[in-house]
Amino acid sequence: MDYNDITYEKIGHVLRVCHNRPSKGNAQSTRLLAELDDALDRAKRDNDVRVLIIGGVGKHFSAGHDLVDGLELRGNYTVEQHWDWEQEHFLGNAMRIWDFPKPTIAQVSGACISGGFMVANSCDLVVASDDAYFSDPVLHSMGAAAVEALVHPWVLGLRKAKELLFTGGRISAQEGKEWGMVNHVVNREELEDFTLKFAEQIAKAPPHAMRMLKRSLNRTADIQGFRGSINAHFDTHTVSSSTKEFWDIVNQGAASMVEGGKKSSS
Ligand SMILES: C/C=C/C(=O)SCCNC(=O)CCNC(=O)[C@H](O)C(C)(C)COP(=O)(O)OP(=O)(O)OC[C@H]1O[C@@H](n2cnc3c(N)ncnc32)[C@H](O)[C@@H]1OP(=O)(O)O
Repeated sequence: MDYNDITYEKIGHVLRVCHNRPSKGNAQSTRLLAELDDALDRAKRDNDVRVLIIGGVGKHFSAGHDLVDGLELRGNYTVEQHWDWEQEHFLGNAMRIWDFPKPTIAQVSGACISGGFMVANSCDLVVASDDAYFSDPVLHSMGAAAVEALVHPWVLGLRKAKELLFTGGRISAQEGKEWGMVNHVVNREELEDFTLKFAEQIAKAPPHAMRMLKRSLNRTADIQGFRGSINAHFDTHTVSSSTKEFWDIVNQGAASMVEGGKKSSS
């Protein structure tokens, strides 16, 4: 597959894949998600790749799902088509990152919103620049019950996740670090170098043992109910994005939802 909406850069044992639609805030088009999936599949089978970094070209990590593309391609979907598509692509994509058999690091700058936040939350580790912020404003801006994969309470704690989602507000990189959601905060200019060095340090570990360790750590979350609660939320989310309340907002158009997202998260 030729990549247009992502970059794919191998640096020794590290693979850096970036959202590459900077003129659209790195919003995740259908094509971008397909390319990201293809890159994950390739990287999974490439024994030279030991650590995966997911970042964003330009100012922002990602503005989330591309609302224009989503409305154009799937605006007239039935509830059944909607559930099937989102289960495979939105939830599926996030879980394929979560289950990726090698360590993953989100390299986050600028805006990391909703679907973008879901990608970062699906990574094992998060390095953020001091200008980064995280938000999931779609309750307010779209009338949807958060994103498809509700990882927030697992990485933030229930209390903070409730505040973030109920208000539609933002978490700064520094606040994310204080809450344990972000591993490191660095200056914007240092973000790429720092993340690469961090990844190179991790890549020194024996790869098979690393794979087993990640498997065990993720299973710890599964035993605590992670996967069951993620799947349950997906169904709830799909109900919330099939209601009259939701469609009344969505029918106002993609541009007003983008504007709504900006207002809710400020
Ligand atoms: C369950 C749902 C999950 C989801 O993920 S829904 C999506 C939720 N996301 C949002 O609500 C994002 C709202 N957007 C913003 O807050 C801002 O935008 C940004 C912080 C991302 C970027 O701000 P700035 O750097 O000032 O640029 P700009 O002029 O606002 O945007 C650049 C271009 O990007 C388009 N864009 C931004 N977000 C999206 C999006 N999510 N889907 C489609 N397009 C988007 C804009 O419209 C514009 O485009 P043009 O230059 O043609 O006017």
